Order: sequence, then C-alpha cells, then structure tokens
Amino acid sequence: MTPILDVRNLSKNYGRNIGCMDVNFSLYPGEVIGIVGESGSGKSTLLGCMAGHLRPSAGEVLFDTRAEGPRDVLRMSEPERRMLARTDWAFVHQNPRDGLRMTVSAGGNVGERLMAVGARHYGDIRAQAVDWLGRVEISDARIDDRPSTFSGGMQQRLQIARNLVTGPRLVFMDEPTGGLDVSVQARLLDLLRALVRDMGLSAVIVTHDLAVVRLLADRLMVMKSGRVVETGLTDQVLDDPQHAYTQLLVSSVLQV
Ligand SMILES: Nc1ncnc2c1ncn2[C@@H]1O[C@H](COP(=O)(O)OP(=O)(O)OP(=O)(O)O)[C@@H](O)[C@H]1O
Repeated sequence: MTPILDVRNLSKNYGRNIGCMDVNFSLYPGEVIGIVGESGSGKSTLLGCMAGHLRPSAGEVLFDTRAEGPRDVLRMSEPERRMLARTDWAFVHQNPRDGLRMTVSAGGNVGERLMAVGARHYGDIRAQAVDWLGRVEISDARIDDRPSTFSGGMQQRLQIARNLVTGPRLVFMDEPTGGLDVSVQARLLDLLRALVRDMGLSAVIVTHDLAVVRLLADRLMVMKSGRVVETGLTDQVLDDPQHAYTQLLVSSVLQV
C-alpha cells in the first residue's frame, strides 16, 4: 500500500537552534499517528513543516495525491499547495480562533469551505452546514450565531466541522483538546475518535497529552530535542516504553 504521507529526512533549523532533525516516518491511509514530547521538543515545528506552514531546511514530504500519486509538497507551487490544503488536507489548530473566522456565522464558517471547493447552490450549502453542525453536536438553532458567542468547546467543534466538511483525506491536529476543561476534553475526544473512524481519516496529532494519543492514535512518535527517540504502536510504547525519556514521560503522567 502507498503511504498517504511519507516524510523523509525532514529537518528545520532556526538559525543555530534545531527545530526538528532528520525525521522519517510513513503514514498509511486510515491511520492516526500521534507525536508527543515535552514543550520545545519540536512537535509544532514538524507539524508546520509537513502542513506547509513552515519551510524546512532539508527533507521531503511526499503526499499521495489523487491525480498524480506521491508528490513532494515542499516542491509544489504555492497555488498547488493551497489547493491541496483546501481539498485534501485539514488543519485543526489548538486555538479555535486561529482556525475560524470569528466575524462570520457558524453556518458561514462551514459553508465557505464548501464554496472554496466550488459549491454554489445556497440550499445545498446550508443543508450541509446544518448536517455538519449536527455531527459536531451544535444545535442548528445556532447556525446564524457568530463563533464568538460560543463556548471554547463549541468553537473547537465548529472548527472541526469547518475542516471536515469538504471530506479531506489527511488531517493535521495541533493540540486539539488543549486549553479546554477536562470534561469538555473528554467529550471532544470521543467525538474526534468517532469522526476519524467513520470517515476513515488519516491524521497526524501533535499533543503533550498522552491520554489524547492513547485514545486516538494507532502509532506514536516520541520527540526529544528535535529528534524522534521512539516510535511504535501506541499501547506498546505507553505500556512498555523502551527509551529512558519515554519512560520518564509515561511515569510523570502516572504520578499526576
Ligand atoms: N520561530 C522560532 N525561532 C527560533 N527558535 C524556534 C522558533 N520556533 C521554535 N523554535 C525552537 O525550536 C525548538 C522546537 O520548538 P517547537 O515549538 O517545535 O516545540 P514543541 O514541541 O512544539 O513545543 P510546544 O509544545 O511548547 O509547542 C525549540 O527549541 C524552540 O525554541
């Protein structure tokens, strides 16, 4: 099977600082990989490089495009990459404000993504927006309200609807449950897990929360100082960590 994403020797320096160093992994269709590590370990840098938000210093990010098979997204033209970001990719930010348009209604936030990929029929767009608000457990009575009137959890669910409405094949998530109350986090995690499973999504999830990867990720990559120090099946890595740093991560959670 061709990986949907194949990352090869990806490195990013910030001047003399290492952001991430020599990262290699493949993600297969329908698979969810979690990237964990303490603050500053390079998770966001790696995610940003893969999603085209940051320019890596070296390496390749091969994405299995629908039309032409694997292409290095780092060598695509900007319009090509933007099109990919609209059609095949989704990016869920930690802070919903970074992923939503706060001055546009909830329905508009979902609908405008459909319009960006060519939808024109107002009735259809509205119907799909209603459907997606329902899927993320937002009452359709709130469709004309702005996200600024929503709770943090609702905003995050709306951001997810906005991202998934176009049927992406690959979702990047940056601390999707960060900054939310614990009870709200649990509900959001359940919702995300159901959506990922039902839609057969491939996903890369960056988090420092091992509970998030335990629930969502099939495989895990542990990062320290910009490098991957351990990879494996999530349960295997968490239940029987091999690297001293992973052992520390796991035991520090158990002590909480
Ligand atoms: N814009 C920047 N300029 C210089 N150094 C940076 C910049 N962004 C990140 N770094 C450095 O790169 C390394 C990796 O940072 P990164 O933000 O990717 O880690 P992280 O694991 O995502 O951390 P966090 O969980 O706190 O977001 C750190 O040493 C950081 O100081």
